[in-house]
Amino acid sequence: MERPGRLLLQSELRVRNAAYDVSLSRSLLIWKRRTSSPVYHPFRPRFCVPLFPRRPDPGVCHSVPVSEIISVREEEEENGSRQRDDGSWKKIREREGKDCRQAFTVLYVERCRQHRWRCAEVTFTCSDEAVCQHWVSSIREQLASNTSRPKHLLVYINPYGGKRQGKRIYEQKVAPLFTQAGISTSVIVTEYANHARDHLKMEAELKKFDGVVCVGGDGMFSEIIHGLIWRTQIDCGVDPNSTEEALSPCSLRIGIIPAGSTDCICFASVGTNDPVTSALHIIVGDSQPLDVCSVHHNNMFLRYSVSLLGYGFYGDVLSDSERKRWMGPARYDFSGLKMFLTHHYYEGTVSYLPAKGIIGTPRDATRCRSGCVICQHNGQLNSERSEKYEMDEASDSESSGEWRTIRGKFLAINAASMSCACPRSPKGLSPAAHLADGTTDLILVRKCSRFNFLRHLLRHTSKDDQFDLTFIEVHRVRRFRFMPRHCQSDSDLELDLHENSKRQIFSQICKDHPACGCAPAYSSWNCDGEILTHTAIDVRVHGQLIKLFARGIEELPVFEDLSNPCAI
Ligand SMILES: CCCCCCCCCCCCC/C=C/[C@@H](O)[C@H](COP(=O)(O)O)NC(=O)CCCCC
Ligand SMILES: Nc1ncnc2c1ncn2[C@@H]1O[C@H](COP(=O)(O)OP(=O)(O)O)[C@@H](O)[C@H]1O
Ligand SMILES: [Ca+2]
Repeated sequence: MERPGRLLLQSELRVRNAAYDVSLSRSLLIWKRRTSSPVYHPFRPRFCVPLFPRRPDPGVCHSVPVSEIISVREEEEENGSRQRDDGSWKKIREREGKDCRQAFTVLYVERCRQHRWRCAEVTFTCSDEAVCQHWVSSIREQLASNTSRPKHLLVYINPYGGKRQGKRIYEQKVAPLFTQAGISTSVIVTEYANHARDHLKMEAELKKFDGVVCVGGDGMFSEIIHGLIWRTQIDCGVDPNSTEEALSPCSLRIGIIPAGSTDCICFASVGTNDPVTSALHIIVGDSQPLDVCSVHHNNMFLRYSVSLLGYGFYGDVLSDSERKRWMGPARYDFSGLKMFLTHHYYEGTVSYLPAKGIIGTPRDATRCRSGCVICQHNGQLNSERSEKYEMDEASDSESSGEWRTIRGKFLAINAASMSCACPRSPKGLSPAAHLADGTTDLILVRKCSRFNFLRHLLRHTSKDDQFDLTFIEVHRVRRFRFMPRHCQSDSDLELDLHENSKRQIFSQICKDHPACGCAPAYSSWNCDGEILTHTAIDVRVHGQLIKLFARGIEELPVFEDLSNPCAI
């Protein structure tokens, strides 16, 4: 908790007819109820008024960081009933000689359960109009001096994401908050898939905006990053398709108003998929860097990914679920169960470049949280590394011996660049993964029995470690490649010719008869909810390439007496 700095303003004001000492500094707004008869304690100095000062009474003393004030508005209060400030009302009351007080209302962020934020308000009244106006203008000045808050936003709404509530969620829950906070918006309701991506790439006048907001799910967010990253590279003279060039980071921040089916990016970066919470993070101007993976096939750019790149189980779930979009978010549960029962495995070779010199491993107990020191440390390391990028790329070559290779049969190959926490799995696919450390966690689930795979899946929803199983391995990597067995070199294939020809025949038959247990040759990649057209891929992590209007998941508050200005 911040300590109050030099006071800008201090007055005695009233809140619901009780007298409060109210003070404003650059960092805090504090209102503290005046106590008429302080409790005397012979062994405590006088400033320790409460006998049990462990927790200040919330009814007596409040403090709000100025950075979390949403807005302030003038009101008038007459005989207890409040009115919005409006000149005509004021004149009438003056003529009639009624008891007329000036009032102003401060709207601010209040934390609720499970990382949710709400917009709370408090109305202060005073009899002196000049004092009241001084308060309003001082608070407005403080808000205006905060340059990280967005003033103009470009908003894209996917009306068909999730339960098709995107438009309603934006209009009813988000737009009124933006208006209160004085944010102007240009809103585009998308008319077709990739509308937002193409508009960002080719048309949007990005200079006019302080950020881009998407209302939808992970697929909609994916459209936004594809448009924005591509546009940034073109503006900076970088070839967006290059496998080797260092990409330029995007300066515009992206806000996500969750209205999709999984909402994993929002959940993993804010801690909840609540539209009001996300809107408030946008208003206060939060900033959270995010890693982005580029995916190439034979030196041809395919897509970017920020959350899950999954082959096998998650690829199959996605392919199957796309045909069931009419079911809404429940399609994933249906296809998830179906693919679990189908139990297909896939053969191939995974090679990866372990992340060197970083802090942290995928089996850590520490979690990526707001102000994460691991992301800061590893982010710094990555930016130093990209400065001497050319040299580094040379040492990344297979001949340097840094690459490791694993051949095998896999039920799933997942790369989680963030925890991938979502309502289905609150701790995520890789609970210790970091939002902005420049790495991705490569999780290999080898062929095992259905029972063992179920044990692994169930651990996504329990406290048990989902990697503590003999058929799972997990590596924190900067780059990896996958080659399905049937794309391997001729000499590799010759070795398996006999087995291969047998499987080709069976895979034809078994496409329609999955219950026979014979696996098809290929799965597909689930890339943040989009199906990739190629299976052999080369994936590279670009540390902190984009920024979100978020601050990472906040730790649950630990009450500290001395750090709370109200307790002093
Ligand atoms: C027997 C109980 C098993 C429960 C295990 C559940 C584990 C779920 C982990 C889900 C990780 C999701 C990572 C994010 C993926 C999204 O990018 C993608 C697209 O989202 P959207 O655009 O919002 O539709 N979602 C999925 O691929 C859904 C996977 C669900 C698998 C059951
Ligand atoms: N107007 C539209 N009509 C059809 N598809 C759209 C439209 N706008 C966006 N999309 C596409 O819808 C897909 C799913 O969107 P998303 O918002 O992620 O919802 P969900 O989480 O339910 O998958 C994305 O691939 C996106 O490209
Ligand atoms: Ca990461």
